[in-house]
Amino acid sequence: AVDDHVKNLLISVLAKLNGTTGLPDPSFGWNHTTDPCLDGWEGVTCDGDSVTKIELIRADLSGVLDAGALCNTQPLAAFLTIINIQYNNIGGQLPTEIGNCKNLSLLVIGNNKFSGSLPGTLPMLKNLKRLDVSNNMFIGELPDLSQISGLRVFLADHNRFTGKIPNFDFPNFDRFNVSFNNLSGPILITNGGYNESNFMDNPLLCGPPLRTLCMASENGSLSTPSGQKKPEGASKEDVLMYSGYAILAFFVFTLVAVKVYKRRKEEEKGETVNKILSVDDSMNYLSGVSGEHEVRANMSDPSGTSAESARASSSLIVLTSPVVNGLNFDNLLSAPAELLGRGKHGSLYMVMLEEGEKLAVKRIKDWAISRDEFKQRMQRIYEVKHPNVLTPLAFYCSNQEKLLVYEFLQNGSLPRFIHGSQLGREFGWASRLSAAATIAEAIAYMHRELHKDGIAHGNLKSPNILLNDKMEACISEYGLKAIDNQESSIAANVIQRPVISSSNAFQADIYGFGQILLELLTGKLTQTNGMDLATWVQAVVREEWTAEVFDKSLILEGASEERMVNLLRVGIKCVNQSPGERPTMRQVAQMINALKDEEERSVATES
Ligand SMILES: Nc1ncnc2c1ncn2[C@@H]1O[C@H](COP(=O)(O)OP(=O)(O)OP(=O)(O)O)[C@@H](O)[C@H]1O
Repeated sequence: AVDDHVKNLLISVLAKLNGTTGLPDPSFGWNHTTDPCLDGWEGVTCDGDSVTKIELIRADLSGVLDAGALCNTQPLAAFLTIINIQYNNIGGQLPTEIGNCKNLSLLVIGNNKFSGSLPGTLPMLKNLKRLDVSNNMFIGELPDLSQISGLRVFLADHNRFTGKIPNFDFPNFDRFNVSFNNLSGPILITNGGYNESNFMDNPLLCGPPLRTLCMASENGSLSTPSGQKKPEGASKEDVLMYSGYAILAFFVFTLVAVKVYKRRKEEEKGETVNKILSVDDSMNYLSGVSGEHEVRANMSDPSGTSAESARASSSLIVLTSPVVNGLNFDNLLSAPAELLGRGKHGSLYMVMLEEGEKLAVKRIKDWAISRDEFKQRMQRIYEVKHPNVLTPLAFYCSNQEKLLVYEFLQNGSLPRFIHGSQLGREFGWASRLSAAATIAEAIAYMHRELHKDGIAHGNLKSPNILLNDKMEACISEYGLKAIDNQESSIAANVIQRPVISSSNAFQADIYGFGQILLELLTGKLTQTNGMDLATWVQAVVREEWTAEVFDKSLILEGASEERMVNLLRVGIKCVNQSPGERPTMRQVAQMINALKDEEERSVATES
């Protein structure tokens, strides 16, 4: 039989996991009158009289883990090889004493509410094969686990870890994930087997397999996207590789500039520009000729002659905005640029102006749209303006290249808040419902205003929903890509019921919005392990276990299940396979506004 003192201690450990100071939940069978090994306590496995495993998965535990008691007590600590308490609501810190459970081969505490830093004693667990701390609220740096030679699985995703990724023994891992944190610096992995999903959504991480390139600083060392230095010890090859990327990015940017210059030179004086400020002579700076920039503007001329169009189309066209008063091509091109992402439709750079102003510059390639049409599109979007839709501050258009300049929103996009851990920021039910209502309202407005022009968003998805400094949702990249027939057929699922192309684009927006709603409600990515979120949600709902579908954090927060179900219904309507059956964005906005009003009324009555 197990020693009494070990038994008593186990009972107190379970009581603490249960979150009580008294006796633990009797349903586990852990009590003073029975034996852990002989009487089969739930979650306890023994080898003879020694407890070797504690596995309490999805056991509704909401207390703390008393690792001090577990790992400072012999002979318990000496025999314990597995602690698996994943999928509970266990909070507090992971105590430093965990380092004394020297025989642990598996420590799985993922999907809980642990906070604080990981203890520095973790590297003492030399027998560890699997460490899973994912989906918690850990902060601080990742411990250097390189001394644990047998570690095969390390999962630390969906936390709030900061700092650099230690020099792990990467080839040893069967599974490794540090995505959705706030880690920074270059990823120093030379061997393959890793992809973007292992590292994604760490805004300050750079280098392959991520698409964010590291920047080479003047002394040739690598810096992260935020300008931090590469840790010592990186190989020369690494430096060369990353420098190469940076030079390539610079070269491409310069090439665009030179093209603008040439075209600019070819075109002659048409002096006024329609409803825009056209910044000229931008290339004087680049070619080393100092010259005054002459800004020609004629805000009162509404017509826009073809000469003007031709002229404006080849230069940077700056739309009036207090954000970029005085912006010209010179300061745009000479400013340090950092590649933030390379999407399906082009690349996105963050450009830092001298005054400290940050801009987002989208570079689109291979969009078969005439310059006039592009310009018209941008002007229409600019004219209809909605406070929650980012309008371009400036744009440039040639046959091959299109550049769009937007305000840079520091908070980043929706996935960081839904799937990631945005340091110190909660993004609970009220924020999600409010974001849904804001997006729906803004898209409904844009659809109404731009319906005749046939300009839909065209690429509505959560990374295109940014959050401003008041944490309000702002839609970026509106109308930036007119999806072609084939593409819109896929997005709008119009196989059964073909409709004309521009309405496809509007209906595809509604589908895209539906997916955003499902992401907000489930906390899942649109594509998870190759599975389509809409299909998954529909299957789950069909099988009538609706509550399972929702993001655990929303349930824990006590969000109204009735309103979540109603919002889910709206989402499901939007992702209907037949585009014609989907509601219009106006109807969607009305349904969501009604839910939001209901929510606000209920909060008001509660308080
Ligand atoms: N104006 C902005 N301010 C701050 N971050 C932005 C801005 N615009 C885009 N981003 C972020 O930069 C990242 C890269 O943007 P990018 O447009 O390349 O991605 P994407 O939208 O997935 O691509 P695509 O639209 O081509 O499919 C995204 O995470 C996006 O949320």
